[in-house]
Amino acid sequence: MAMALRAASRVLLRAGSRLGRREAVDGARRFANKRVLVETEGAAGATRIAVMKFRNPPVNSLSLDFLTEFVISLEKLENDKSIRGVILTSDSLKRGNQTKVAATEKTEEKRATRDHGGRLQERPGIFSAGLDLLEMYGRNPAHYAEYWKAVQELWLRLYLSSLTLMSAINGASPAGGCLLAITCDYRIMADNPKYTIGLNESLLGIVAPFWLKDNYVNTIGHRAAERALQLGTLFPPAEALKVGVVDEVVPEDQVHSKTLSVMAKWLAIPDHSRQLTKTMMRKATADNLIKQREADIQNFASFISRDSIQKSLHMYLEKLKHKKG
Ligand SMILES: CCCCC/C=C\C/C=C\C/C=C/C(=O)SCCNC(=O)CCNC(=O)[C@H](O)C(C)(C)COP(=O)(O)OP(=O)(O)OC[C@H]1O[C@@H](n2cnc3c(N)ncnc32)[C@H](O)[C@@H]1OP(=O)(O)O
Repeated sequence: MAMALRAASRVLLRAGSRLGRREAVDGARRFANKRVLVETEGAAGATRIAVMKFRNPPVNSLSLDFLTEFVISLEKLENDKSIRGVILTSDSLKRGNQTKVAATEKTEEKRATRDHGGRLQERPGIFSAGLDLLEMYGRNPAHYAEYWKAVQELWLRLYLSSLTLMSAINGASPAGGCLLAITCDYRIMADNPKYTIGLNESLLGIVAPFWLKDNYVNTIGHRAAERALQLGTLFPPAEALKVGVVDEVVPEDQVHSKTLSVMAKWLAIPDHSRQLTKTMMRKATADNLIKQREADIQNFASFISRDSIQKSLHMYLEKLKHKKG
């Protein structure tokens, strides 16, 4: 009987759910899509925290597939009443034995860094490289519209989430990477001067959408946002802290533990009062997009389709490809 139960539970653990794999690991629970790994911490029946780890090699760009999996994972956590807090972070770790595959090889798989076994690897030190430039370059207007709808959806879900969201920023976080962070209730960044965060769209020849601009203004204030958006400033940790893009900067090896301890303080606040306060602070900004979502999609599709914008993106992609170091 015991053997049969063990066998049955092995089968259940192996069986893929509609959302992805679910496994039991050291008392913690986890589920995983291909690009987002979710681990929950805390005893059954008690308040639990989930850690959402991005693993979309090579640079955690927000591809359409990644956005879809992210929203599915978040929805699943929103529906789990035992989860009250979620930490967003990158699964990218410093790993040895990596080989960067030649830049002349074009496919997504080949662009990624691989280990000696040929497995795809994240490049280390990247929270998220932002929107996937290849979703915005050389495609058709219908694709741009579909992509932008998914970007809006992710932003709305995060910005209005009833969960306490924190980002543990363990790497570079430009543009859409910064978007993920500034939707959170609290941001903790690793103290590594190689990591920068900010909305650098103007450097690519594109413009942050009004709702992302509003989110930035709500985070760092109007004057600082006006300057940073025009200049496309990417702030290293100390400056990010000074301007308020992040709330704390801590040594790299303490980012996770510090985020957990701050989360514990936030979770000591009654949910209903914290959630109502969050909604009061954020609803008007989100409603502004909700009431003109379709127009925003059409604006994006026609803006990004312009020859001049495609040319700017092409030049930026080439610059990335040929950069040194
Ligand atoms: C008026 C109407 C307005 C409507 C709205 C209009 C426009 C939309 C606006 C914006 C919102 C948000 C936009 C964005 O998020 S745009 C993306 C911005 N991101 C960046 O600028 C980051 C670019 N990347 C980097 O700086 C670096 O790659 C890195 C993240 C710091 C990592 O550096 P590292 O040296 O470790 O890696 P590589 O540079 O060699 O990169 C590896 C590999 O990945 C490719 N890559 C990098 N970033 C992206 C990306 N965002 N999307 C797709 N691909 C990316 C890079 O080209 C390399 O490829 P290779 O083939 O050379 O291996």
